Amino acid sequence: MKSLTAARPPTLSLLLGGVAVLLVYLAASSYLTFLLTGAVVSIVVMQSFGVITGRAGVISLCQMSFAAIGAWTVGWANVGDVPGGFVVWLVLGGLAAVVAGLAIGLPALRLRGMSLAVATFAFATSLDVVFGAINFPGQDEFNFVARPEGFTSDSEYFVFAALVAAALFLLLWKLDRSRMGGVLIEIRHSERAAAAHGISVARGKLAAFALSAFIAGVAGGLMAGQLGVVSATNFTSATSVSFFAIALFIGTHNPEGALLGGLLGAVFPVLIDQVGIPQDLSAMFFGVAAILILRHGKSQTDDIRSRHRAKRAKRQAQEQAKPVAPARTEPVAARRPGNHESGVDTEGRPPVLETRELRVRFGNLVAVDGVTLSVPARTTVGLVGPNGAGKSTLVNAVTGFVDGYGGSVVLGGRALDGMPAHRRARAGVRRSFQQLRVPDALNVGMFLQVAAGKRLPKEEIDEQLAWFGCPPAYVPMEAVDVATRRLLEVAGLAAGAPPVLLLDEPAAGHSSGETRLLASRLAEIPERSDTSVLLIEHDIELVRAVCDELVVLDFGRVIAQGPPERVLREEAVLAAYLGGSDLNKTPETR
Ligand SMILES: Nc1ncnc2c1ncn2[C@@H]1O[C@H](COP(=O)(O)OP(=O)(O)OP(=O)(O)O)[C@@H](O)[C@H]1O
Repeated sequence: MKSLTAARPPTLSLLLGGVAVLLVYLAASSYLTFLLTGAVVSIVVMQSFGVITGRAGVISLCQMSFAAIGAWTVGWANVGDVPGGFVVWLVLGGLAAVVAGLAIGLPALRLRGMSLAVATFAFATSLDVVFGAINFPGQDEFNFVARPEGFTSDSEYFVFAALVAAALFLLLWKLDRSRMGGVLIEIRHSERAAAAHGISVARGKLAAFALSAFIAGVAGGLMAGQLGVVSATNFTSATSVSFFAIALFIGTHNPEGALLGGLLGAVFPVLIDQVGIPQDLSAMFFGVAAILILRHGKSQTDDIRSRHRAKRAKRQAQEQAKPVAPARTEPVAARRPGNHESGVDTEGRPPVLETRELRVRFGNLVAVDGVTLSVPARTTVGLVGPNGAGKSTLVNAVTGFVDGYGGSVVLGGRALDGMPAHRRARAGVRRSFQQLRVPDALNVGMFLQVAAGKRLPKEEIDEQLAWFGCPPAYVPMEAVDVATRRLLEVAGLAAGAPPVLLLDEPAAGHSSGETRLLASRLAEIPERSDTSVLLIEHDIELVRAVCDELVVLDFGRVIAQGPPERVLREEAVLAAYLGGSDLNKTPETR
C-alpha cells in the first residue's frame, strides 16, 4: 500500500530529463545550447517562485534581485579568486541572497497582498538603482567568470546547469514530502489553522523567504557562469514581475510547472521576436495570463493535476472503508462515576485547563462575561448554549485568537495570557475551527502530521487513520468529503495527544451515522490520547453521549454547570434553548 513515507523518488522523470540533456549536449547547435542554458537558469528562478509564492502563498516581486545578489557574489569571488572554485562561489551566492531574503522577509512579515507586493517591488527597484550605479565585479574589465572544471565549453556548462536544476528539483521533492512542506502549504491555506496547529507563521514565511532567496541566488550565479560577465540589465525588477506572472499562471510549485515556466520565460520572447513582435511585449502576454489565472483561482498545472486526481478519487473513494458505527453510544458520564463538579478528576488530579473570570468585549458587546470553568484531566466537557452565547469567542480567547481579554487562561497551573496562538498550541491547547480549514493540496497522511503538530511514525499514522475510519495516508485531500475532513481534523489533533483539545462543532454537516461514529471515537479520546476535550456542539444527543460534564453559556455567562443529565433538566437551560424546548427527549420522541 502506498503511504506518505513510502513515496519513491521520481526516477522516470529524472531519467527522461537526463536523456533530453544528453540530446542537447550531443546534437544542439551553439545558439540552441545558449538559449536552453538560459532556459535552465529561468527554471531555477521559477523553482524559487515555487517556494515563496507557490508553496507559502507569499507574494514576492524581487526574486531577480536575489538572483542579482547571487551573480554579484560569484563575480566578486571570481575577481578575488576565492578558493573552492565555481561550485563554492555558487553556494556563496545563494547564501548571500539568503541574507537579503531574511532582510526583506523580516519587515515584510506583517504585510500581505498588495502591501507585500509593493514592499518587495520597492526592494527590487531600489536594487535596480544600486546595481546600475556600482556595476558588477569584473564588468568593467571584462573579467569572465571561470566555469567549473570539466564544464568549460557551452555544451558542458549546459549539462552543469541542468545538474544543478535537477539537484534542486530533488531537494524540493523532498521538501514536499516533509512536515515542513505541509507546514508551508497550511500557511498558504490558512494562517489561523497553521497557528492553531502550533506552527509559527512568521518562522514558516521566513524559512520560505530564505530558501527561495537561496535558489534565486544560485540562479543568478548560474547566469554569471553562462554569460561570463553580467550587468544590472540582466536582473531588472521588470523581469521579476513578468516571471512572477508566469509563476502564477503555470504554478511553479509543481515540478512540471517550474520546467514549463522556465522554458516559457526564456524561449517565448525569442519566438515572438521571430514573428516580428518586440521581445519586451512578452511581459504583457504573461501579465494577461496571470490576470486570467487570478480570476480562475487555479494555476494551469494545479488545474490539470486536480482533474487527474478527480478521476482517481472515484477509485480511491471505494477504499475509504469506514468502521461500522455503533447503534447507540452509551453516555460517558454514566460509565465514569466521579465528582465532575470540583474540577478534580476521579484520580484526584488538578484541572488541565481553567478560565478564570474570562471576559471578551467587542465594542459595547460583552461576548464572554466573566466565565470561570475548568476542564479536569481525561475528561470531556461540553460547552453548549444558544447561537451567539459566546462559545466560539471563549474558545478563541483560550487559544489566543482574540486581540485582548480580561481574566486569565491557565493550562496545567501555568497562565497563558499574552501568549500568541501558535505558542499556546505548542504548550498543549489544540483546537479545531467551526469553518473547515483543511488544505486541498495535501494528502491525508501529510495533513494528519500537520494537525498533530509533530512528526509521526508511519505505523502510527496508518493506525490512527484506520481507527477513525479515515482514508489511507496517500489519498489526496481533494478526494475526501467534508464529513471525513472534519473527522480527519479530529484524528490529527488527537494524534498529537495534547493535554487539551477544543473542538468547535466537529459534527457540523454530519449525517446521523457519521455523528454516531464521531461520538464513539470522541468518547474514547481522553483515555486513548490522555487528553481532555472541551466540546462545543449543538447536537445534544452527541453531547449527552460524549460529555462527562456540561457548561451552559447564555449571553456570555455561565448559567449552568455539572453532569449532563442534571444540567439539561435545569429551568434556566430549558429557557435559554428556544424558550423552553425539551432537551431531554430523543429525536424519536420529540
Ligand atoms: N469579531 C467579532 N466582532 C464583533 N462581534 C463578534 C465577533 N465575534 C463574535 N461576535 C459576537 O459575539 C457574540 C458571541 O458570538 P460567538 O460566535 O462566540 O457565539 P457562539 O455561541 O459561538 O454562537 P454559534 O453557536 O452560533 O457559533 C455574538 O453576538 C457575535 O455576534
